Amino acid sequence: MTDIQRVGVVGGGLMGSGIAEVSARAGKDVIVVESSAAAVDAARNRLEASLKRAESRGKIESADAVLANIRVVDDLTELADRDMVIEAIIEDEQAKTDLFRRLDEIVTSPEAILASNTSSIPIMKLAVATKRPTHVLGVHFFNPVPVLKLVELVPSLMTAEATTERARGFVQDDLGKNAIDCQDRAGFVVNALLIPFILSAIRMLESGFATAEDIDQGFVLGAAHPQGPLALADLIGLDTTRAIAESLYEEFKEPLYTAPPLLNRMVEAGLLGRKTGRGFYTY
Ligand SMILES: CC(=O)CC(=O)SCCNC(=O)CCNC(=O)[C@H](O)C(C)(C)COP(=O)(O)OP(=O)(O)OC[C@H]1O[C@@H](n2cnc3c(N)ncnc32)[C@H](O)[C@@H]1OP(=O)(O)O
Repeated sequence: MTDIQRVGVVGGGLMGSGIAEVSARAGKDVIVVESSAAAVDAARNRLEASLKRAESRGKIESADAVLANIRVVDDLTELADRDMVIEAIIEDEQAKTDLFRRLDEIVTSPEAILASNTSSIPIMKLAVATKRPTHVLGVHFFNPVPVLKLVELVPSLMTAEATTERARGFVQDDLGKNAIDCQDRAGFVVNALLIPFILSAIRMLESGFATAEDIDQGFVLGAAHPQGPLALADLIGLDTTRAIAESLYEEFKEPLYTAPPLLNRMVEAGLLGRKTGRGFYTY
């Protein structure tokens, strides 16, 4: 067990609620911050549903006992006493840098770690928004967080080695995940490979080369992936998929990272995948 006991999570969406859940299941005292009363209710419902499911599958003894470790609030200043805060808001650089500036003012302990679950925004941009760049790093989880074992640890050029090692202890010893070390480059390891793969699948569909079902089945049965690239895009969210592609393109200016028109049109139409009930498939 590390000395990180009081955990804050900003954003109670798909990723934030998952991070809050695994932290609470590890016995941490967790506060989740959302931006409005409606979003607080939605985050609480998401957490309850996921924990009840874990209880019914025998993965935890009591959902209520885990829920007792989590408070969902709409006031960022409640994070003042946290040992570690993990940001999991939308993939928007301005929103994230503004948040890190505020967290730096709010979180009182100089030893507290400010982490980001960003998939693709350079950690350095968040670090320099604070007066504690040595205590800022990327801690990137994978969806669904309770299921997937990986966390990417992303120190910036300014992160202290002690910060990275404390974060490694938190994800490995406390949460039971496996950490891999990544350079502070857009996409880190997994998304730098995964996003061009998904974009290629969308281009293949767009060109009429094969159907969505056949593309996905190709990968499930032909390469033993748990799901195909288009079903996976629906799981990640098509807006998030596009936002990561844009960050990768911004960083490397490689055509393979450009969003295909079909992805743009689907995002504009609000067809964002599982979370809106329709993406490449209907849910
Ligand atoms: C974009 C980024 O920055 C980073 C990312 O997150 S990239 C996305 C990475 N994610 C992936 O690649 C996901 C790949 N897909 C999968 O692993 C699987 O298809 C899946 C786990 C999503 C679903 O698996 P499945 O076998 O089709 O469904 P299902 O049988 O319902 O679930 C399998 C297990 O996972 C659990 N599970 C599935 N979804 C879950 C969720 N949302 N929360 C908690 N547990 C979940 C189930 O309870 C089940 O557990 P048991 O077998 O122990 O009972």
